[in-house]
Amino acid sequence: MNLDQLRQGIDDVDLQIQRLIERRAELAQQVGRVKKADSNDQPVVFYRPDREALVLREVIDRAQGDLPPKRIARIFREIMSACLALEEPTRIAFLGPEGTFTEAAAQKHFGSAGRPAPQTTIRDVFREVEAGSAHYGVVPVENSTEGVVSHTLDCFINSPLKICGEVEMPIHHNLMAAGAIDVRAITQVFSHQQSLAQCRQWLDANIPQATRTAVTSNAEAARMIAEDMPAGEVWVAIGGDMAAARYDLEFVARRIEDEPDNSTRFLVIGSIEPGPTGDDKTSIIVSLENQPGALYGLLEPFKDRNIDMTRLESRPARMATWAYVFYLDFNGHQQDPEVAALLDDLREQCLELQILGSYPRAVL
Ligand SMILES: O=C(O)C(=O)C[C@]1(C(=O)O)C=C[C@@H](O)C=C1
Repeated sequence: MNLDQLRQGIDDVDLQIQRLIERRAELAQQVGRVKKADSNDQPVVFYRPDREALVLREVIDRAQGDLPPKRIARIFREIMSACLALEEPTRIAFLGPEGTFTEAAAQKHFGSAGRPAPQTTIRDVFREVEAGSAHYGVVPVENSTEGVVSHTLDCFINSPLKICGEVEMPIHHNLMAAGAIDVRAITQVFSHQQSLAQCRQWLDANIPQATRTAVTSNAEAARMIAEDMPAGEVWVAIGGDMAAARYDLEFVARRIEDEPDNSTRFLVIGSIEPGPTGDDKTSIIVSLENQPGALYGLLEPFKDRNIDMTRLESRPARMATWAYVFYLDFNGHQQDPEVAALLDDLREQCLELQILGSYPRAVL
């Protein structure tokens, strides 16, 4: 076939794809109407992370041809995002400002049809969702190099919100400047404290002369470079691609993180509790008495029931009675019989047990 014929073939396929997407959108709108009709005057839950995870896993499972399965799944991610927006425009609070990795995580999880609502602090993200001003929130929880974001875990204690999803993001840092610069002339480097830590060795080796200053976010660092740099100074920022694009900065060096597999895990928070999908995680916070064998008693039921713990984090106790507070992630959904039995075992071992949520394992 020649070029014109091949392009005619593409036009024909595009027409079919478009009509099918439009048909899918109509069906989603009908789903939205059924949800409203079935709601018995309760708030209608349009967003269904469990169903979305199943749809995306199905796409990945049946992928064939040369397109990587996750790439097709991302296209479907966008289609579902547009469909959900027809049912209800969804407002998503995230740790801002615009251009942070958290915004990129929110977009990866909800697609681009979600309405972003940047917040100044992690606590503000919780508040915004608790108050109902945003439907869902996205907050960082752990980084593979720097460990846990303890502030996020602390926000869950005393919050009625649940975890309803997780997002895994590979994190690549760039050194960014407001134009072409001489690396030897750099005087200051700005970024979020975690990003400075994740690039420590690179900074030591390449710009040891530059003063490192931690600011509230990578995006704020990028903004300072673009807008606040005084004459005679050469400032640079560390941040992701979104921050560079947002403030129109140039890359001085790319991928400067010390660990090439640097990644961050984010949590999606909201008031809903997704049903089981067959591949879920559960997160809990427990407090233990300060007595010998308490931690062993917490771990034993996991071994007995053969349930994989994926994270165990200890937090300083806030109240005298809470001698130890632990944050745990493990495989399975609280409605799975084995997990329900595990939770019963744990309740006997702990002073308090708070279920933060069961949610589908990240797909993309
Ligand atoms: O199945 C539903 O409940 C829908 O609303 C449809 C749909 C989709 O487009 O597939 C859209 C939004 C939901 O978050 C999940 C799935």
